[in-house]
Amino acid sequence: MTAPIEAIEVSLGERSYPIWITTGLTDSAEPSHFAKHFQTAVGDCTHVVLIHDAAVANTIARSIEQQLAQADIRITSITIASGETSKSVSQLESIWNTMLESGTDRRSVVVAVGGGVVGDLAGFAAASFTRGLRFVQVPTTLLSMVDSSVGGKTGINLPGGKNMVGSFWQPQMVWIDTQSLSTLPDRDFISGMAEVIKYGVIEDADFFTWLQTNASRMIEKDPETLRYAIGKSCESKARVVAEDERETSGRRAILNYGHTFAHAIEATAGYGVCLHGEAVSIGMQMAAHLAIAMELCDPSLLEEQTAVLSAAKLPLVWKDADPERMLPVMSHDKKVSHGKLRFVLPDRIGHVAMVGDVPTDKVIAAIHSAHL
Ligand SMILES: O=C(O)C(=O)C[C@@H](O)[C@H](O)[C@H](O)COP(=O)(O)O
Repeated sequence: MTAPIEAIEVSLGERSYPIWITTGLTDSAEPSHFAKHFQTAVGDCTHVVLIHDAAVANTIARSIEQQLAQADIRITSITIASGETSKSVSQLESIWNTMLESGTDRRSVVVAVGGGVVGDLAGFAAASFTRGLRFVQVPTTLLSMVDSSVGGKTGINLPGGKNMVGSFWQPQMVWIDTQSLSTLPDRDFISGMAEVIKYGVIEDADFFTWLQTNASRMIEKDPETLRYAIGKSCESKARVVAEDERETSGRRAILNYGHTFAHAIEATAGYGVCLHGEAVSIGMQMAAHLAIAMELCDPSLLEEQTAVLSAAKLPLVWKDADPERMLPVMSHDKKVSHGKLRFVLPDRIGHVAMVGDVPTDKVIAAIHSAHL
């Protein structure tokens, strides 16, 4: 049976690109579907810098390397240790040096194979080396498939702030093969569910209704169910990014729902202790508590969100949540405007608003809600 493949377009004028979603097509070498779509997307290419997570070195990264080599493309392969601590200045410097030593030039293409850490890091290496190389994303975790590989946010962390250095740099193509999820550890898979559920809360009420029935089933990883949920998530992200590519009008900031709290949890816990999606789940709960305290929404919203996050087995509480440590980190949030924090808060399922002038005591109470 022929493996299915579907395309979603990210419409950004001359920077538009396709997201291909399939199951099992990357391994089928005859004909090489990946190489064919790659060449259509990037045009002429004789050298690829293949930056991949160590966890996929012997699986999808190897398949891609073989297929590109068969197409007479020279490969420089760079392996990145799994985990958030790799999104660092020192790791980026090491990539730049390898690029220099391997004769990477402006016609080279960077291909990122891995989760959000590898995609963000490789994307920023592509954006910065010789002031910009073409770039292809091959996300291999649920979180990177539904979120970080789409939309062009690239970057690294500083010890005091997540994603503090980076750039907007769109890929030429995103290639999603759900086969990679079959070997993804459950904890990482579940972490990705937070970003899937986020789309239902922020802008797609019908998808939220679908998740109310299907969130718990996704862990079974039925390929058709996965492709549907990943497709809906990517459509949602592509819609928002097309409206506000560089987060200038404020529309794109809705994708940051739960993230003001989440980034502070990740930084204060120590990167990698709480996975990004786990922190987003807890951060969404804090944001919903805050929205209720600000009388923006009915408490039933929190109940519905709690039910779907719980069905996906996501954490809802963080016992170490400490306002005294989190508030200074939150002051570096990229949504801060004229020194004031702004939050993305829901007013109903499927709709959020950007809210400034939030009293600090209400923010502290929202952080404390994570102890309940
Ligand atoms: O793509 C976006 O825009 C998002 O905000 C999506 C987030 O889920 C993602 O974690 C993003 O990297 C956070 O961006 P940041 O600007 O808050 O660092």
